[in-house]
Amino acid sequence: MLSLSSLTAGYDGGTVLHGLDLEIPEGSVHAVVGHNGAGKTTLIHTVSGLVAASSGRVGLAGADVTRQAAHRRARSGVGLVPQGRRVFPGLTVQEHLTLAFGRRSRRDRASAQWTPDSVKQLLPRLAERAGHRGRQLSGGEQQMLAIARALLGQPRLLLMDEPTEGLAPLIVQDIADLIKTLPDQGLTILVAAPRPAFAAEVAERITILVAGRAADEFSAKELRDQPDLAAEAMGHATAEGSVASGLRR
Ligand SMILES: Nc1ncnc2c1ncn2[C@@H]1O[C@H](COP(=O)(O)OP(=O)(O)OP(=O)(O)O)[C@@H](O)[C@H]1O
Repeated sequence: MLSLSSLTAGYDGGTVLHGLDLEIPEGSVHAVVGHNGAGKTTLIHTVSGLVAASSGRVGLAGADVTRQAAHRRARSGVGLVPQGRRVFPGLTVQEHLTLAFGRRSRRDRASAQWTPDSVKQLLPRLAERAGHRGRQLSGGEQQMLAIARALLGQPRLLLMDEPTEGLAPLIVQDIADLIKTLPDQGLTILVAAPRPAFAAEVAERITILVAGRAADEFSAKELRDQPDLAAEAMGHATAEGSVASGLRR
C-alpha cells in the first residue's frame, strides 16, 4: 500500500530524512519509533505531502505520488491524524464531524464508508459528547475526535502522529485497542510513537528511526520478547552518530 524508496526530505535548515526505505502492506499497522527530533513528524508529513521530498519516491497503492500535492493525496486516500490533535476549541464534536464530512463531494458522501453516525458508533464516547465543545473535551476525547475527523476523509492509508501524547495510561490503552481494530475496516496505518512498547502492541512491524535514518526494523514479537532491542537500536545508533546496521544480530 505504501512504498517509500530512498526518501530524502527536510526543510530550509537542512535534510532530516536520509534515504529512507519502507514497505507497508495493505491492511497492516507499521510504527515508527524514535526520540524527539528523529524525524517522525517529517516522515509523516512527507508521506501526506505537507513536506516535499527532495529525492526518492513515495508510492501509494502502486502509483507514484511523490510530486502530488497534499490535498490530492488526501483525495486519493491519505488521512492524517496530526500531532497535537488540532481540535477547534469553540466547535462542538458534532460540528467537527459535520464539517469534516461536508468537505467531501455529494457523490462521495453517498458512497462513504465513514459518516458522522458510523464514526460515533466506532467511538461511542463521541456520541455521548456530541454537544460538547473542543475546549471541554479531555485529551483522550480530543484524540478520538481527531481520529474520527480523519476517518471522515475516507482514507485507505491513515497516518497517525503520536496519538497518545500526553494521555493517561488507561486512555493510551483505549487508543491502542482502537488502532488495532482499524485494519479490519480496510485501513493501512503508519503510526509515529516515541515508546517502543506501545508500537509493539499496535503494529506488526516497527522501524526505529534515528537521526532520520532507519536504524533497524523489528517485528512486534521480537520487541515483545526482547524489549531492550529497541532501546539498544535507538541508543547505539545515537552514540555512534550514524546508522549501525545489523545492530541486534
Ligand atoms: N518546519 C520546520 N522547519 C525547520 N526544521 C524543522 C521543522 N519541523 C521540524 N524540523 C526539524 O526537523 C528535525 C526532525 O523533527 P520532527 O518533528 O520530524 O521529529 P520528531 O521525531 O517528530 O520529533 P518529536 O517527537 O519531538 O515530534 C528536528 O531537528 C526539527 O527541529
